[in-house]
Amino acid sequence: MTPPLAVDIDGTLTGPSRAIDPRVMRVLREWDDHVVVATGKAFPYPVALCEFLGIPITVIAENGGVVAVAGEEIVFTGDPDSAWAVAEEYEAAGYGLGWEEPDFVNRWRETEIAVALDQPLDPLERIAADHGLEVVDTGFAYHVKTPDVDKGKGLEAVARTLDRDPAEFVAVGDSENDVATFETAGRSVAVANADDSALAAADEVTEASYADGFLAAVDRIDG
Ligand SMILES: O=C(O)COP(=O)(O)O
Ligand SMILES: [Mg+2]
Repeated sequence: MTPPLAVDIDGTLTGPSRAIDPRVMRVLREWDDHVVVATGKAFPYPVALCEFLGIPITVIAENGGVVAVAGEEIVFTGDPDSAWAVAEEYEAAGYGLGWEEPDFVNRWRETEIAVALDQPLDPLERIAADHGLEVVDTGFAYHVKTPDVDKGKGLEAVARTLDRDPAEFVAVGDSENDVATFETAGRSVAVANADDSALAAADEVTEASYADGFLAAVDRIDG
């Protein structure tokens, strides 16, 4: 029987450049149970992915800050005011968020902010801590977020809404921000390019990387 799936985007459905591998589209479209897109990306991105796939909108965005299941109230957690205060203080200290203008990485964020990996981490962590926030490194960006918000709590909220047990889900991901999903889902698979924390938290690791790893994971899960 096919289990419900919780899947990360960057590094899992994509290659290193963040372009989605077209082969994953069909897999997600044809999945026989719920597909939860669980990402650190800003809210509109996973919504658009579901929309263009033609699957129900079931998303955990912004590392758990936003949870949306079509037809239900959208849940916003996290502390956007503090996140933006961190951004302002970081910029006032002479640093930048590191994205080209217009900044489509943060423009539609509701609950946290993301900083480019080529920006200095130490002052960002220091300023975030002063505001009671933490920095998570996804391998694609530093995310300044509320510590008790994560994709795992997002998965609990989605499962509750769908009247399913989180333990029924299989999670596939690649980085630190997927560890909470891995701990919440009943089964977890990291793709080979995953960072050390995701590799350590996963029940299984694929030999292949990026979308090849996701396709291999799906073969194991659904095969
Ligand atoms: O864009 C990021 O920083 C991370 O996104 P992901 O959670 O889908 O990998
Ligand atoms: Mg990822």
